[in-house]
Amino acid sequence: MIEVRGLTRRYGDVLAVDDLSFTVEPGKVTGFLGPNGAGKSTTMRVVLGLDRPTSGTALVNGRPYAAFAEPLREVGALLDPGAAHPGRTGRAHLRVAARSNGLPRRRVEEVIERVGLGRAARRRIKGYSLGMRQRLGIATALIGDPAVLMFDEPINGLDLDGVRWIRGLLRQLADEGRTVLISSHLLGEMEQIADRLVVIGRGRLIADATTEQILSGLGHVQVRVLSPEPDHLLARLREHGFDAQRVDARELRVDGGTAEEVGGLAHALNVPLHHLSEVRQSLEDAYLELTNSSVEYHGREPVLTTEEAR
Ligand SMILES: Nc1ncnc2c1ncn2[C@@H]1O[C@H](COP(=O)(O)OP(=O)(O)OP(=O)(O)O)[C@@H](O)[C@H]1O
Repeated sequence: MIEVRGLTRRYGDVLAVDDLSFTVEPGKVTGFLGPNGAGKSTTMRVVLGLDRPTSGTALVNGRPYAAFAEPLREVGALLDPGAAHPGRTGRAHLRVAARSNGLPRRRVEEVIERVGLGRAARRRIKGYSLGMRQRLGIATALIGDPAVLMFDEPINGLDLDGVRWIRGLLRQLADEGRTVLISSHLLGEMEQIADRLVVIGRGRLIADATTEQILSGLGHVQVRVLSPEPDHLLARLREHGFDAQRVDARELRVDGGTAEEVGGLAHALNVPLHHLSEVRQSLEDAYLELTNSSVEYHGREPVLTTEEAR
């Protein structure tokens, strides 16, 4: 389990993380979602003891990271896949990690097998593709068989096969009862992988709930209407309290109503319609709107909280 409580990290004038609290539970894949610069990496670095909080705490299995004598047995992390020594082979890199954490050598072969590094383990890391580097980084994270895993943008730059592979692996790791936290700035990626989402913007919590709850709460329905008399219809819709906008010569978009209501009004007014449908705002657009306007949430309760989600 990972528990972040009232975490704040300031760099000079930049408030990278602002009074952030959330819990990552075992047995699930939790997506840590937010646009670039939202504070995800900073939060992960603090959890891993690589950065110090200005205030607040971050605990792994109830203890600060610094309290672990052999941390790779407690928490495995992929932060920067480029961090491995380029002149070493993948296997040598894993042997160093195993030795420095008092782990048996057989773990090296087990994780090479698990991440499908195969024959590439014999090659020098400088010749690795990004996908291979990601696999090696994940193998390093898994070497101590830790109960907690944190991967920063693990999907970045992977091809479709790589994405499918990561998705399957994360699911297995969660099914084994591990705590799995993965960060991303793309909702579309997380939608298919994460059971829960912790969404942040400008260092603050925006939402913390199941992926399903967040997706169903995002993106509102609009009514699309085409009519040869758009101005007349627009004026009447507004008179009846609908939030209607003209989109082009014949098209209107209406918020705050159903197709049935808009169609009924047009019929009562005798305004001809050439098209009538309900369209949902794209989730990615809704997510961007939510996170970009997150400054508006300062000082307020997050949209969804863990309590509501339960
Ligand atoms: N060492 C540092 N010194 C100064 N500012 C920093 C430092 N690290 C992060 N920041 C700033 O803190 C804010 C949060 O950055 P962070 O990297 O945590 O965001 P992120 O959500 O991980 O973004 P990305 O998806 O781009 O990695 C940004 O404004 C960033 O410029």
